[in-house]
Parts: sequence; C-alpha cells; structure tokens
Amino acid sequence: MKVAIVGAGNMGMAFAKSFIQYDLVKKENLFLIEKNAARAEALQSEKAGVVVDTISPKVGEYDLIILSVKPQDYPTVSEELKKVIQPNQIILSIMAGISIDKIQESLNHRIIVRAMPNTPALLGMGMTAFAASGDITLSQLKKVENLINSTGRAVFLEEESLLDAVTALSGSGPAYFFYLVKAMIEAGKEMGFEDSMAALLVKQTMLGSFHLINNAEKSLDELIKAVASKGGTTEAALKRFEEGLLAQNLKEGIFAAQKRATELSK
Ligand SMILES: NC(=O)C1=CN([C@@H]2O[C@H](COP(=O)(O)OP(=O)(O)OC[C@H]3O[C@@H](n4cnc5c(N)ncnc54)[C@H](OP(=O)(O)O)[C@@H]3O)[C@@H](O)[C@H]2O)C=CC1
Ligand SMILES: O=C(O)[C@@H]1CCC=N1
Repeated sequence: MKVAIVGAGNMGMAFAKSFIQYDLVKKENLFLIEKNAARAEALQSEKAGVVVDTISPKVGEYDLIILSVKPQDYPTVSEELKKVIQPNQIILSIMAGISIDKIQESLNHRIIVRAMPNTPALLGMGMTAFAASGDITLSQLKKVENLINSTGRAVFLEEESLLDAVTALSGSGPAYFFYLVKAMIEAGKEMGFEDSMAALLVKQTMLGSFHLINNAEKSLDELIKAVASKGGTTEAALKRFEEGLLAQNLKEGIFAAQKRATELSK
C-alpha cells in the first residue's frame, strides 16, 4: 500500500513506524509531508520515507492519505489538498475534533475514516477507535483497519459522535497516567528518596498494579479493599483523596477534554 502522511509529527510517525515494522508499507511507498524544517531534516536523516515540505500533485498517487496535523492547521492543509486529491483515495484523519462531515465538505471528497489513537501506538500498544463515512467500501475499510491494527488494539464505532469522548478518555488518557505517576514520584522525592529510587518504586508499582487489574478476578473496588487495611495507611491516603475530591476532579478534567474536542470541530 502507498501511504502519504500530512504532518509527520508524534502521532503521524507513530503510525508510520508500525506500518513499516509490520511490512504493511515499504519505506519507499511512504510519503511524508512535513512543514517543520527541523523535523523534516530529522526524518530525512533517519531515512523514514520520502520527505517533502509541501502538498503537491504527487500526493494524488497514494492509496491512503493520513491527516495528522493539529486541528488548527487543518484549514491550510485542506485548501492545498483539495486541489490534488483523487476520487479513489482514502483519507484517514486522526485529528481531534474534526468531523467526517467537515472533512468531506472541505476536501470535496467522500471516502473518509476518522480515528482517534494514542501515543502507546509508538510501541504497538495503542488504543484506537475509528468511524467511517457511509461512502467507504468494506474492502477499503478493512485495508485501513489492518493498518491501524499494527499500532495496537482498534475498535470500530458506528456512532462517530462518540469519538470526542474517546479523545477525552483514551486519546488524552496517557497524559493523565503520566501526570499521576509524576505526582507520585514527586511525593517520593519529598519523602527523601533519590530521583531514580522514587521512579523505580512508582513505576514498578504501576506496572504490577496494571497486571493485577487484568489478571486478578477482582473488581477495582475489591482490589482497593485488598490494599486498604482497616485503620491503616492506604485508608488515610484515600480519605485525603476523597476530601480533595480527586476522583471528581479527574472526571471533570476528562469532561473538559471532551468539551474541547467538540469546540475544535466548530
Ligand atoms: N499526540 C497525541 O497523543 C495524539 C494526537 N492526535 C492528533 O494527531 C494530530 C497531530 O498531533 P501530534 O502528532 O501530537 O502533533 P505534532 O505537532 O507532533 O505533529 C504535527 C506536525 O504537522 C506539522 N504541520 C503543520 N502544518 C503542516 C502542513 N500544512 N503541512 C505539513 N505539515 C504540517 C507540524 O509542524 P509545526 O510543528 O511546525 O506546526 C508538526 O510537525 C492532532 O490533530 C491531534 O489531535 C490524536 C491522538 C493522540
Ligand atoms: O491533546 C490533544 O488535543 C490530542 C488529542 C488526544 C491527545 N492529544
């Protein structure tokens, strides 16, 4: 398959690297359009694919075009892309908030898949949800799904409107996890540990706990109860979290992300 990527940044390249790793796309069939000069130079030197800085008629030769610029940059991209896009090309957008309708209208093009991945895709451990326009054939959809599957797990959504919630939950989710881990490491340092020791204690705890969620036949409440002894240390921490409305604040943060995704589509 021949794939062009408009905006070869963090996510665009996480996708591209998985496609290459699983031999779904050959490097010579990967066309990277990247306007950031420093990034383009880095991509050139690591021989990541054919690298150019602007959209040209050459883009029309690719089976699939991935849109992975920031939503704010999309109006400029669509102006250029609509001049060169060919009717049989598949568009895969991973941009937060930009709806299939809006992409169809701005490109005057029908065949659109809209996906929301996350950065663990860099390790083939991503979580992507995707929806598609009614105009796509099953064969075209399967081709895109095969590519996405190389980046981790994927779910198809009948309802595109759910993608803003996906963005808030799993798209942005890695940052929430990193934020929690960082706060725990900082607490460790404040209690007197060296940076590396605090990081080890927290990272191994998070890793082991993740596997317990997946492997123990217990609910999350039961897992919490199994750690929190009556009158003990965990209970003291959880009480403080409740007083500070930590869970409520986390949820409100996620709803704010969803609201922002909806705003980006306007
Ligand atoms: N990062 C994440 O975790 C996730 C991101 N997304 C979505 O992926 C998209 C990209 O995000 P991310 O990879 O983090 O962003 P990046 O900034 O890392 O990548 C986007 C790249 O596109 C370049 N660019 C901007 N305009 C153009 C243009 N006209 N032609 C070619 N290249 C251009 C940017 O250059 P410059 O830096 O100079 O602007 C930048 O290098 C966003 O829409 C985001 O919503 C989706 C899921 C997760
Ligand atoms: O923060 C953002 O807007 C993008 C979408 C999901 C993750 N990063």
